[in-house]
Amino acid sequence: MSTAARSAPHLQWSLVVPVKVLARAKTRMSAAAGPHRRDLALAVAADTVAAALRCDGVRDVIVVTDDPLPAAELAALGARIVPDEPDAGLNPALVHGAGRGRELFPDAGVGALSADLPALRPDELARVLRAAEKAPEAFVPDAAGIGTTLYTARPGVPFSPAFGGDSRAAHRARGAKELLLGDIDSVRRDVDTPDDLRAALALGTGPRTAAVAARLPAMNAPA
Ligand SMILES: Nc1nc2c(ncn2[C@@H]2O[C@H](COP(=O)(O)OP(=O)(O)OP(=O)(O)O)[C@@H](O)[C@H]2O)c(=O)[nH]1
Ligand SMILES: C=C(OP(=O)(O)O)C(=O)O
Repeated sequence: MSTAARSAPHLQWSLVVPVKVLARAKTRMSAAAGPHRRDLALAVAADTVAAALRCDGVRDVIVVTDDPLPAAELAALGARIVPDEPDAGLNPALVHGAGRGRELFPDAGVGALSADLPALRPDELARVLRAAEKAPEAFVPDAAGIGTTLYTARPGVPFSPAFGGDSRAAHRARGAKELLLGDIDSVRRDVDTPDDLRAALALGTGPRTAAVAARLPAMNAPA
């Protein structure tokens, strides 16, 4: 690799994190989380945002939400809050947040990062973002291999997230580069179900998620 290439600065990224109204969040965790469901949804989002903010290469974390509670808690961590259009849906919310990011930092790439990554490691996210520099659009499939946990577009490339359902296939079909690097489990480990949460706890989550999980009998039942 040339000296110039070695010393070239890496692209910086504005990451958009969507957080829906807590009252409607994490419904697949209802049975396991019981009265702690909202706390769990907030804790997972907060650990995700805190890790993203510690990541080299992340210029800004933009949380799109129309719920004042996560807005206040995530702003206190250092996230920028962009109000969501009520009931506009996930992808329009991401596009809305990315538009703000491009206004603020036009030279940065934009990414959509799932709010459900409580085991996220800044070093693994940094490696993924460096790989994302090499393609106009890129994405990381979730641990199940069906969904997506990160979708990115370089500066000047239309930002076209296709989250929801079989989004791995949807992003692949749009020509986004699939980033299947080794050792990026924390970037793929999203939490939707009790088994997902057990797997994230085994990886090692942030303190907020660990504290709420400790209060869930389903997470602490004998094997
Ligand atoms: N701002 C915003 N975020 C959304 C919207 N829909 C989904 N999200 C977020 O996108 C991510 C994936 O959403 P879902 O899997 O549909 O919802 P969830 O709360 O994670 O889980 P379930 O209720 O079990 O489906 C979560 O972080 C949600 O908070 C939306 O319309 N607006
Ligand atoms: C929205 C997505 O995930 P989930 O609904 O599982 O949170 C997705 O992976 O595109």
